Amino acid sequence: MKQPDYIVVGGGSAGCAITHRLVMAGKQVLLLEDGPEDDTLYIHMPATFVRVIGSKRSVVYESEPQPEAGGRKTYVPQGRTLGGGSSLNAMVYIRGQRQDYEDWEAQGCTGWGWDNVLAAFKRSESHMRLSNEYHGTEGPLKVSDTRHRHPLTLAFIKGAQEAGLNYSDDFNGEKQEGVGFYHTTTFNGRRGSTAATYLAAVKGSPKLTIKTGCYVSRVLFDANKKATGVEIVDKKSGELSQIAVKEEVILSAGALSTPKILMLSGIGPKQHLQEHKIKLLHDAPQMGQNYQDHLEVSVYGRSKEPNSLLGNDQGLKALRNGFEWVFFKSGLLTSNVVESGLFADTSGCGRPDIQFHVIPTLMGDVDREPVEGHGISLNPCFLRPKSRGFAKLRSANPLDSMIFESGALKEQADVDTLVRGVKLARKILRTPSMKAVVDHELLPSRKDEVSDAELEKHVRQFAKTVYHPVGTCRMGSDEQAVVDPTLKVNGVTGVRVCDASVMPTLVSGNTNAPTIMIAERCAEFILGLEACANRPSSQRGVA
Ligand SMILES: Cc1cc2nc3c(=O)[nH]c(=O)nc-3n(C[C@H](O)[C@H](O)[C@H](O)COP(=O)(O)OP(=O)(O)OC[C@H]3O[C@@H](n4cnc5c(N)ncnc54)[C@H](O)[C@@H]3O)c2cc1C
Repeated sequence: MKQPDYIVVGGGSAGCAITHRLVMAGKQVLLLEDGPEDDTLYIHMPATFVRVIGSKRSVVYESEPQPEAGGRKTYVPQGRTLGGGSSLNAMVYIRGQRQDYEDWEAQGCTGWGWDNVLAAFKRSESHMRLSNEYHGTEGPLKVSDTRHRHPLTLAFIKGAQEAGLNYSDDFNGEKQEGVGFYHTTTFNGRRGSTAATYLAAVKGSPKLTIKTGCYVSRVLFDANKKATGVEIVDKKSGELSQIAVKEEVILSAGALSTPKILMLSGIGPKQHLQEHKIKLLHDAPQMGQNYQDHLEVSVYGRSKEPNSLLGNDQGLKALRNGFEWVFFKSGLLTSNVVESGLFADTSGCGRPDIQFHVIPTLMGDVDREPVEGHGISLNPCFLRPKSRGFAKLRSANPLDSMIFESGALKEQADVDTLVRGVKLARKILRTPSMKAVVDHELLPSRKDEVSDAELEKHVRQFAKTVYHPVGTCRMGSDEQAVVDPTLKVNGVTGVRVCDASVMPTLVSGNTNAPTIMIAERCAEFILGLEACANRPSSQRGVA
């Protein structure tokens, strides 16, 4: 293997995207991924991603008990395979609100305002149907309508309109507010992860080497604090090895792993690193801090007919679904499960503060079996949490898990937002279109009148992650920021962070498309804008 110009650590949503741009520009790239290949059908058939969660292609981060979440531990599953989160997420394609990025810019992320990020979103996108000022058609990331529409989903879409929401054909257009079907990162009835799109387009190039099953423990530096390569640890034997780099190391290991690698490399809070006898390279007090996540809580309705997703993976139904997918790329297995949702302004602040993920089945969690029988889950989620958590080292051993405080529901404002979301969900459950298919509400209560205190209890007992951890390597222009607005790690040279951890605040929506946008911006900073133009993969490596 030739010495790479760039080493990309983590082949997830951002890692595959930045790798694509670098290889297309003629750079020699080594992509190192901890997990295995994405070679299971459960990834590529959109509806079966739940089977990947908890398998060897995922990692479940476990927090300390969180007092404000009823003393529960919170569990945050993440991808651990080529494509990372984009290989096991629900494929919902959302960018957030214009104001999110204007806020980033105002917080010191110079050059990250709406106009800059919109150009990068459009460059990344290949929308199957829309071509306008908001949508691109030539990017590597394929965005499509859902091929399957479940009857319970359709009832929800109508019920939400009866509850006063407008129907929206595009949550990523002029206005986010409304109810509608999500656009999805799928193509031809298959999942369009960044591995199946960005990475697939450059696989086989002599400019690219991909190593899976490869766990990076540290970035290595010379006496001038310039990155010289990375250290790998063999998980079975503990044996260490090193790989040298010419230009830069790009960390794309995700918000719960990138800060760990940096702290083990000597970049982190001084006292914390001293505690673990790690040689200090740069005092970065905010490393691992500022953790944020979207939380949602379910409102469950019992369906009148046994028509939810339950049982579709068994017996004859499973055979029929599999047959339809294999031969026609149609039917239930093409569904992203979370086919529909809504964005609503429940506080009157002028911007949606609640999103719904609607699932036509009764949903459980990593540590909780679903409620028995058939039904629908309406899941309101807050968009701009005030609560913050952190992750820090448990020890200097790279194979030890981090100490993780998710900060779930620490701020009352977050609980209040979820309570308003639950009220909206209960209102929708009682509309004529929903009543036609739903017999009664199961949880939080069958009663029509319920006190706020009871709803708050439900929120604290059941709120769970929407799998959007961000913020642990905050970008900004101030001295405390972990990375600068070109994603370079402060205090050293030759290392950038290119993943969800750089977001200073969560965007108002799902995080996959925004993370891929961050990778597009990273490519711009390294290569210049012109070299990032979309070209057919036959032109890969032609700078
Ligand atoms: C179950 C689930 C459902 C979701 N649903 C949606 C959705 O519908 N829509 C949406 O927009 N977003 C969704 N998300 C969130 C979205 O997928 C993530 O925000 C996004 O994937 C984050 O990308 P990333 O590049 O920051 O990290 P990741 O994609 O997590 O990539 C990090 C990669 O680095 C690897 N890695 C970690 N540590 C090391 C190491 N030390 N050495 C080598 N490799 C390492 C990991 O194995 C992983 O492959 C979901 C996420 C999950 C988990």
